Amino acid sequence: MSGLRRAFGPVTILDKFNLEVREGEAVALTGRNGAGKSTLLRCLVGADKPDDGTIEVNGTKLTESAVEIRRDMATVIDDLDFFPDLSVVEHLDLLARAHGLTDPEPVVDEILHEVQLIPQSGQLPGTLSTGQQQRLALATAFVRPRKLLILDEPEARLDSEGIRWLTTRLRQERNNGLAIVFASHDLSLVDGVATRTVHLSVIGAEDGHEALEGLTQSGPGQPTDFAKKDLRQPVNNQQAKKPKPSHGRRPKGSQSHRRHRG
Ligand SMILES: Nc1ncnc2c1ncn2[C@@H]1O[C@H](COP(=O)(O)OP(=O)(O)OP(=O)(O)O)[C@@H](O)[C@H]1O
Repeated sequence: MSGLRRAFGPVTILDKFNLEVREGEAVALTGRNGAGKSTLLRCLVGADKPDDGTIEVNGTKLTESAVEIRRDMATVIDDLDFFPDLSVVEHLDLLARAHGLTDPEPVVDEILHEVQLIPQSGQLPGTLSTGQQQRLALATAFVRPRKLLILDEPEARLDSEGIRWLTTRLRQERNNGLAIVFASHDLSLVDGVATRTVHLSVIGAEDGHEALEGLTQSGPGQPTDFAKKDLRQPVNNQQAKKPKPSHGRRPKGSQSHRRHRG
């Protein structure tokens, strides 16, 4: 990401932001609520368009139609959103097949076991608990081929055992050569996974918090990333933030404990 700028009306969230992530690196984005972490990640996955700057993945410029980028990039960033009529196992099967796995069953079964959703594999997503929905969302990233993992607060809604699992899993992914960019408020996850931490901060905030600019890094010999934000201006409500999904929220009660696959 180079020279990235994103503003909402008069409010500049990111300015002159540079970040380079290599294979085997895990970059944690930290910072207070509203610092711009999700905005950055949404730009990175193409869900939002920066006002200025460029984003390249493996030398290919990011555009909505960049198939080769979407093929390599596994993401869990927005509010959970699933097909309401597909069971847990059908979701994972479908995703794996859509990404070219000809025999997804062993991979899907393994990840179902890992995220402890075997008993729920025949249920519809809307009947899962919120933590189980998060486990399903994370599983969707791990059943498909990937070179880059983009995760926004992947620890959200997980119990402490789930966070420990996630920490181990992401560390493995990193050690397997993946590049990871994730936003998190969980220090144990950041400490356990990140090779580098980019702290996004708000310049001149009026709420008395310490005003920081730019970057706090962990990990030796890393290039300097820089984020500059100014939120002293009036709030802009013109654009709705992260619209809620219109589906995938079935009331509980229609659950089946039978796996849909034979
Ligand atoms: N579509 C939008 N329209 C107007 N303002 C927006 C929009 N999207 C984000 N913002 C604003 O941009 C700022 C950064 O939001 P963002 O969601 O990126 O923060 P964050 O660091 O991810 O916060 P959190 O830790 O709470 O998840 C916030 O002040 C938010 O209100």
